[in-house]
Amino acid sequence: MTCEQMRSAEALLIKSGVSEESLMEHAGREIAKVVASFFPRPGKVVGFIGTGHNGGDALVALRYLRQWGWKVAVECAGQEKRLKKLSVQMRKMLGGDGVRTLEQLEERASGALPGPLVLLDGLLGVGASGPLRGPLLELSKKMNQLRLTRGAYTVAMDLPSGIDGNTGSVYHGAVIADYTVTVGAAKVGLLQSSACNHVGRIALVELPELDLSGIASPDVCLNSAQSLVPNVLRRDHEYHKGNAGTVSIVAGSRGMLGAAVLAATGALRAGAGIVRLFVSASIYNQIVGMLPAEVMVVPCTSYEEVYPYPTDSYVVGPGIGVGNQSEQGQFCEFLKNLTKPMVLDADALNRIAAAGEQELLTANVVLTPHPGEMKRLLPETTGYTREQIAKLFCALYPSTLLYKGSKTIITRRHFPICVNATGHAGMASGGQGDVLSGVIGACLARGLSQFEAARLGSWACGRAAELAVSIGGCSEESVLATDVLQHLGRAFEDLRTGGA
Ligand SMILES: NC(=O)C1=CN([C@@H]2O[C@H](COP(=O)(O)OP(=O)(O)OC[C@H]3O[C@@H](n4cnc5c(N)ncnc54)[C@H](O)[C@@H]3O)[C@@H](O)[C@H]2O)[C@@H](O)CC1
Ligand SMILES: [K+]
Repeated sequence: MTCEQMRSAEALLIKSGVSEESLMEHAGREIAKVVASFFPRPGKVVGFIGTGHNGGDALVALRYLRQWGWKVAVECAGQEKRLKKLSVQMRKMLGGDGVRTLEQLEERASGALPGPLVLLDGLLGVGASGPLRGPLLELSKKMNQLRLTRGAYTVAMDLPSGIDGNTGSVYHGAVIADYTVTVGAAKVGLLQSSACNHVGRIALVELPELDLSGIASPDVCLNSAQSLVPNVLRRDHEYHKGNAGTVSIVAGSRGMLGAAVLAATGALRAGAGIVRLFVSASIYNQIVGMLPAEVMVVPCTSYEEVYPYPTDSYVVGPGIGVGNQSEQGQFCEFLKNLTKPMVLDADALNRIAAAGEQELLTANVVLTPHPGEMKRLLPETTGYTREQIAKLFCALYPSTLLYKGSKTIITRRHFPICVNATGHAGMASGGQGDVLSGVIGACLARGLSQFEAARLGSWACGRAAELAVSIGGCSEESVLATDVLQHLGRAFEDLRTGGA
């Protein structure tokens, strides 16, 4: 959605009798809840306030956060009386008592204040035009500086100030947000790869009664928690492991046993009824002791031995190695005979690319390449954006594409480009893709379509990585694929209970 579309939709809502004040109160309160969910331990929060209603959202959020135990401070771009009327009202409701600048807050505190330092970017929202000017530019620079030098986390209201909400262009001095809490619907500029380094994790706050039906469906959308809820409904009481489905995993080789272990555990942790792992007989003795007891392991000397086992989905590729020409040929023959939904990852993609067998990328397949693997499958894309590469891929092949990156894209032919909301830079480590493959395999096994399984897997793994940091004692540096596995349960629960 564009900024203009959002302004028109909001104007219609207000015309229908909903007050602007109640909208702002709702937006600010829900934003505060998102902040509290990302930072469960209250700390210090500073609102950076521009003259428009974007600042109003931040002022409301500050009021709620203070109620929940946060110490709050305000930095206004100019005199407070120059704020829009509704924002002046919200400033008054926040009150003067106990609200200072960050410096005053820290001067008065005896000893260091506990908890995180969070900055709310309420400088500019959908009313922004052009590059940041005057005091807003100075405040934006101050926020970015605090982020760098004080370990502060920045949460953008609606969009990061200095980012064009329609194009994703980044103006000089734009706010670098760790989280962007967007109101009503994700503005299209937030979903462009150009804005990626400024937008961070995107969370959506819906506005009840906002009617977006008249707006043409976008060709890019957010893989949001709200859109995934139908995929994580509670199980029937009579559920049995046949409903949960069987996942068959072909993974691992000498020196890459861990990939198979992570994929199999990912499938288990995402709810598979049965997980069967097929490995080369030569590594069977080594891998058996590394696997959870719930995984059934089948030692094989040829791919044909996989066929007789009944299954609902396949995960093929983690840690199998690229192999020589003859192995690649046998491997591609094997794939040709698989009829169930499947995830192809890692060396499965490299083998297909090496053998030039891209026609194996059928509608049955979810493929999960990172940019390097994608380049091997689709070499002629130098200078293309990620969105262009994804579109070109879908024009050529009918598979569901999960294109890994700091903003993972999920798409397929005739579907929008769906940009995943969750995750962080700590996921740039070995093993994360293996877990993801297993999780998607489990989602396929219980009957989700390829597109929905890829969306759910991507969201859940990203959220689990966030939880590993926010409640699991990890940092971006220390988070491992194993930590993601440990937090998958809470990630699914978050979806079901309306988490960010
Ligand atoms: N309108 C509504 O019903 C709702 C609005 N909400 C919030 O209000 C925001 C929109 O509020 P506004 O329309 O007041 O717009 P902004 O808060 O984006 O502020 C726009 C004002 O900032 C100044 N400005 C624009 N570009 C600038 C630049 N490059 N450098 C310096 N100053 C600049 C101009 O004076 C302009 O009037 C949304 O993004 C959202 O955060 C939410 O509270 C939900 C409800
Ligand atoms: K903002």
